[in-house]
Amino acid sequence: MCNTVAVTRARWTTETTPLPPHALEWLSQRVGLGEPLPEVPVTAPPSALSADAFEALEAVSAVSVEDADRLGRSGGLSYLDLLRHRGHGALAVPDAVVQPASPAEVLEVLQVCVEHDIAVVPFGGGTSVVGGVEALRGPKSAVVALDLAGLGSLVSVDPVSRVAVLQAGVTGPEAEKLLGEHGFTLGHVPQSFERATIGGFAATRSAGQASAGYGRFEDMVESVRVATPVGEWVVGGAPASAAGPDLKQLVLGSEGAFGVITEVSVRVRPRPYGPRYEGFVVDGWEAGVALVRTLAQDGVLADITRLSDVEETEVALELAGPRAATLKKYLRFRRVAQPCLVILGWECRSREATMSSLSGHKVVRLGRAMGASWLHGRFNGPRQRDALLDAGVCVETLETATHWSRVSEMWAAVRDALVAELGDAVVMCHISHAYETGASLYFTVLVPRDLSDPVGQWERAKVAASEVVSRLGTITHHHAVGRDHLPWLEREIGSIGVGVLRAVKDRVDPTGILNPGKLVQGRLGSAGGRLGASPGTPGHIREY
Ligand SMILES: Cc1cc2nc3c(=O)[nH]c(=O)nc-3n(C[C@H](O)[C@H](O)[C@H](O)COP(=O)(O)OP(=O)(O)OC[C@H]3O[C@@H](n4cnc5c(N)ncnc54)[C@H](O)[C@@H]3O)c2cc1C
Repeated sequence: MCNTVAVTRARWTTETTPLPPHALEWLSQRVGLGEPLPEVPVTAPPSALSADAFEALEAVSAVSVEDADRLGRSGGLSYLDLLRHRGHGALAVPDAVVQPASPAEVLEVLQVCVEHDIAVVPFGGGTSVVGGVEALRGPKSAVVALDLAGLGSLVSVDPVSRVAVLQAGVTGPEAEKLLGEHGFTLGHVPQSFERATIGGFAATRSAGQASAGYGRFEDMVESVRVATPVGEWVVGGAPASAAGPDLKQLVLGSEGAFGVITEVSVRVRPRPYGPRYEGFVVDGWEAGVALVRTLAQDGVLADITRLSDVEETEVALELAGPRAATLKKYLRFRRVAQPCLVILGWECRSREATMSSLSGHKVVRLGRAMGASWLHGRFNGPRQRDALLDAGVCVETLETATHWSRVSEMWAAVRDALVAELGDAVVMCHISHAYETGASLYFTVLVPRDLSDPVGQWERAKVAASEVVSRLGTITHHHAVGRDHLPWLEREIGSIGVGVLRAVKDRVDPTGILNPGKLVQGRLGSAGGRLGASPGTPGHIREY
């Protein structure tokens, strides 16, 4: 049997940070707080896994049909997921949780699932915010969550080449601890770092906060070991290769639809000596965009480069507590009419090069205290979501990327779409990652929850924003496609692109057991179909 793990989907759980009273007061004045949501108890429906299938799975791996285990792997951590775990919206509960302990066991589990016609949802940290781990059964007889937590080792380190092999279930903090013992770092710190896993990073082409210095996750990967229903596939293995198209990139971003990543070989770097983080302010969004573009195009971005718009800066200053008034006074004294906060952090790149390029721009330096404050609170967003939900606030994020020439158009269009749908909402935005040709925009929305229809309130806003985003840039810069972005995928990659994904899927997963309804629908049986086992509460069944 699996052990029940401390995964309660309705809460971030590792560490929940309460909202400071002044933040709550500001929020209630700015948009108002919603009514507390009535608690609706969530129960797991009976498992649809047959006794034969259970026995066959138990013969090769740890397996559990306990309610707590199944509820703990029911969906990811989007706002809608959190609502579902509070009893609002249809919860997809897997029929069983399978927890293999080795790559060989993963292969055996897949064989059993093919034989018994069971859908398999690979489950890493379960931090997906796009429905990537939703337990959709499709036309299969049952659906299992394949929890990779048992693959938690550092397999090898090659200090000469600076390459390490990590198993898929290793979390962000565990990877840093294991590599740190050898004097190395991966340098991959997304905001979901505390819970997300190596396999999840690879499966979603994740981007960490210091991506300008260390690269996106796919830039770090040397090779990937993947279990598929038709056998094991090892892709990559040299620092560079011209042996045809880079098939490694087919696995990276495959979201569990082409196979289960069991091991990832990654480039590592020596741990940074004396990292430094600083805060700056520019006057107005356009000035900030021009500044970040210059740094990117001059090749002197800091490892961490973030530009907040006026609204996000206002919130950051409000949350600074007693220091806020002094800071605002200082910015008025420096004649900054529309403060936009810039956070720069250096871990492996040259600070001097960035600072020299900055000298051509009008910036107000806030110094290392502001940088330290950002570093200290870098994971507060996820930790405070629970407190915001408790306070009756709808809180969600969305992200995209576009070329520099369209950044401001995108910024305005997404804001307008969200405000048109949600009314008087706080819509904050920052540039989270920058490239020579463009940047990613990351939006955070806060609005009082609509008590009569909390799910529909966000679903409609997300559709409105996705329509805009898919017209002006990519549907996702780092959150992946999952189920939520699937309706807009063809618009981005074209019908030939969708056909290519389908052909790969049919080759590696001919019976369509892998992650139905996510990223791609194969020839056979991988349409999203019904939810996992029928939800216990009447009216909670969604058909797709
Ligand atoms: C608060 C918050 C902040 C976030 N911030 C960031 C951010 O800064 N940058 C960023 O990139 N993302 C971010 N995300 C999104 C999410 O954390 C990433 O997509 C992350 O890479 C998912 O890792 P995971 O281990 O949790 O994967 P899961 O959520 O478990 O799975 C994600 C997808 O990958 C598949 N999958 C997982 N493991 C495997 C495997 N071993 N083999 C095959 N398929 C697998 C799943 O089936 C699913 O489709 C954030 C999410 C939250 C909730």
